[in-house]
Amino acid sequence: MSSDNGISVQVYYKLTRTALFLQPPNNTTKVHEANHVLGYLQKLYSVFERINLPGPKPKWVIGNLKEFKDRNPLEVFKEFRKKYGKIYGFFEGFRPSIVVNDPEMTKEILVKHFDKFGVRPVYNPFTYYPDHLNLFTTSGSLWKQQRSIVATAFNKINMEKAVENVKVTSDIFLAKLAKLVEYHPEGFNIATLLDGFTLDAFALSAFNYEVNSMDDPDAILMQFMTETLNAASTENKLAGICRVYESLTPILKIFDYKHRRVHMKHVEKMRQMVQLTRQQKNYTTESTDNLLDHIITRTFSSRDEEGKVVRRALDDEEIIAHLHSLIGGGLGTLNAALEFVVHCLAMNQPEQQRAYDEIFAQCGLNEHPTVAALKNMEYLEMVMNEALRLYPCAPGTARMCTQDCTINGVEFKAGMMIRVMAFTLYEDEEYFPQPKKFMPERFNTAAKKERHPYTFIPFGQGPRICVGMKFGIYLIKIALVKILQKYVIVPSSKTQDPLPTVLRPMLAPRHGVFIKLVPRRTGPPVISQG
Ligand code: HEM
Repeated sequence: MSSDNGISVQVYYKLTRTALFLQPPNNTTKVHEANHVLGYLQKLYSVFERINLPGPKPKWVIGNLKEFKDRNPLEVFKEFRKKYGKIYGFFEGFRPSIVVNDPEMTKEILVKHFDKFGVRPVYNPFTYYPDHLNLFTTSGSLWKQQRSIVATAFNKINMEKAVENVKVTSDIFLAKLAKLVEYHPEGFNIATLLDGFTLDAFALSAFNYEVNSMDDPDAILMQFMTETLNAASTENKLAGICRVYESLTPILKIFDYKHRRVHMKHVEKMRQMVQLTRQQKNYTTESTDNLLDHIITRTFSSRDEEGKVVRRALDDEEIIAHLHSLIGGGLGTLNAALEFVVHCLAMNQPEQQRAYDEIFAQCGLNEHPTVAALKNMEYLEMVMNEALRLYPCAPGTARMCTQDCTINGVEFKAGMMIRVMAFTLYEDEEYFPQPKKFMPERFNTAAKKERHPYTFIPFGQGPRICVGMKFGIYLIKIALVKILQKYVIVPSSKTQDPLPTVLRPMLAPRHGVFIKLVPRRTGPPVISQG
């Protein structure tokens, strides 16, 4: 992992510690140590000049952090894109990062050269047991084994049953919605209810985990979601410092006590759930339906203490780690995506009418959708994609470079972080003309064929693409079907457009989603043109 520019992962990690006086000098004299550090810093901060990449001039130790001070990071990246082009370099403290705003290079990084870019950097520095086993952040053979178990479980899941299981949660959701409409006919913030619905529906259909956060806002999983998103938010200054100066994490973690406490409670709750499921279910006679069943019963090859290859199932702690990472993947993404779609539908009535026509054709005004019906709702998916283009809940993804290489003329050095800034492509006239306009037609088959496939990657791409994508899309569609079967979504006097957003680090509505719901009159829908 070394590089001739002296910026291997270990080197700049050590450098961070030395420069922050966290590592006492060993045998060297102080003068020698100081010269050594100065030499490193000089080399480090001139790396982009040496490899001929444009970018903002960094300051020693802080890099380009000043440019981000009190700013929305996405706005800064947009400005950088305009100034420095599609591929440029900048510094996050001591860490050199290459930013990619180019579909072809995105493909090279995420897919073709996965062997050199298979590691995802830490996105939330405040981690606790069993976060070290989180699919999101593991790498190498551990990640490969985990990914295979989870991906297989997703493929084997009885989707019909999972979708059917959402019915109970949907009925509670609709009852709550009806009350909100009755008490607030002029409009309300729907975000809290959507947070609760996505959480409850996801946990119940995937793991048979009854959360009931729509009835109990203090449910542990809801508390866990709130605290995790706050801890990972780009507005959390302590987390921000730790992301840039990793060596400070053990000290600053002390202040993350609220998140830590809820995290522990959440892990304990999952432990109880796994143990109870094992006790209650006889896997030799009963069918394996949901994700948890498949994860519990899956066997794989592994080495025992004597080094012999044996086939074994996961133990309880490994299962908890899997549930934990899957829950982590769905939290903050599912609800934010759904909330963005609801806002876009409120602001775009003709498109909403067309989505409703499609829903009515597939499952009328009352039926719970089947998997086949959800699959057939192609326009609804186009609407979802267009909402995620305008409000990308995952604005990009990131990888660490683990091996020096040159790709399409750009030199990548081991230890550099690569930030794939997909969202800048979403507002690029070259790929999406009139980018500010809501036009689901951009995602019909013909239009998609004309674009580079890596111009729109809301779920990432390559071997580390979102493992819950299909499941997530179904859940979002079900929620939209339920709302549109009963109501027309319109803006309320409090609706703000564009919707103010916040990065946690996924993009989410900052103050919720204010809308008004008008009950639909029963009867056939107005058939829209076009
Ligand atoms: C609309 C909802 C969702 C969005 C927009 C979304 C987006 C993403 C993105 C952008 C990534 C990173 C991909 C990459 O780096 O190339 C990712 C990874 C991941 N997502 Fe999702 N996600 C969603 C829902 C879910 C759900 C429901 C689950 C769990 C059931 C989930 C579990 C995961 C996991 C475990 C990873 C890490 C995969 C790996 O590194 O192997 N996501 N997701």
